[in-house]
Amino acid sequence: MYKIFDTVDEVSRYTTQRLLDKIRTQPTATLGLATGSTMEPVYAQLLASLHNSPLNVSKLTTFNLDEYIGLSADHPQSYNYYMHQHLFNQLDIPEESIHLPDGLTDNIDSACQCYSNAIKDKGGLDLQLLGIGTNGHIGFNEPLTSFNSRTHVVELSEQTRIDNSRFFNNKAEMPTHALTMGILDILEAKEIILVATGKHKAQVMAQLFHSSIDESLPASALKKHNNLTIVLDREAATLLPEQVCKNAV
Ligand SMILES: O=P(O)(O)OC[C@H]1O[C@](O)(CO)[C@@H](O)[C@@H]1O
Repeated sequence: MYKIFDTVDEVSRYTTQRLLDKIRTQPTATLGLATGSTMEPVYAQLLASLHNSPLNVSKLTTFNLDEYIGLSADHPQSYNYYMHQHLFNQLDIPEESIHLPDGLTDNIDSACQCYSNAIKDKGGLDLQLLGIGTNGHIGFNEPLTSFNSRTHVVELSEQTRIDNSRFFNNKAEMPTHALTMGILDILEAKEIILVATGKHKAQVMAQLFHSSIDESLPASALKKHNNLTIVLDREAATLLPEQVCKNAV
């Protein structure tokens, strides 16, 4: 299902509403969370809504999608730091219920296995929030990642390094590798919300719409899912067929 809104603000309000509905109806839910600039207004809106109408979030569990290898949790560009800055520092979720891959682990294989197993032990993800890379990555699952993948190490693609180097002083400072939840971990979520905003996402959203289910476009795996909502602003939806846009308001 597509939901298309005029502005980023409306996208964030809708996405927040979905998150609040989940928390309200299932206070012990396990949430899969994403980072990136797309999620910043979503988390800001979520905090504002919870400030105005508090809900008990203390029984939630969260798993983040990914983390750069080599960055410590207190590195300003680590996703651990991002999540605490944009969300967790202002939410009453116990630290032990918050999970992110550890970018400094010295036993990567076992850390990856433990991460996917920890998600399974919680009964799977009740709701997974996703952004999308301009190359179609979800989490950091780059093109040609197996759709059967569990949490694993990835070498970041040239496109992702170009896209995300804006967060670093220069491209050389940006890590070359990351840990990411696998595509199968994501697909096992009971509900998935993919959010994309801005003109720079229009091309990949059109590709996703027209693509068959193919590992060259990681996000196309989502077409196998039976509870997927794609939430876009007008700019990200520019290249979609008019009929899709008409039906998505
Ligand atoms: O929202 P952005 O910054 O465009 O990033 C898109 C996606 O790619 C990532 O950078 C990698 O997972 C995510 O943080 C994000 O969901």
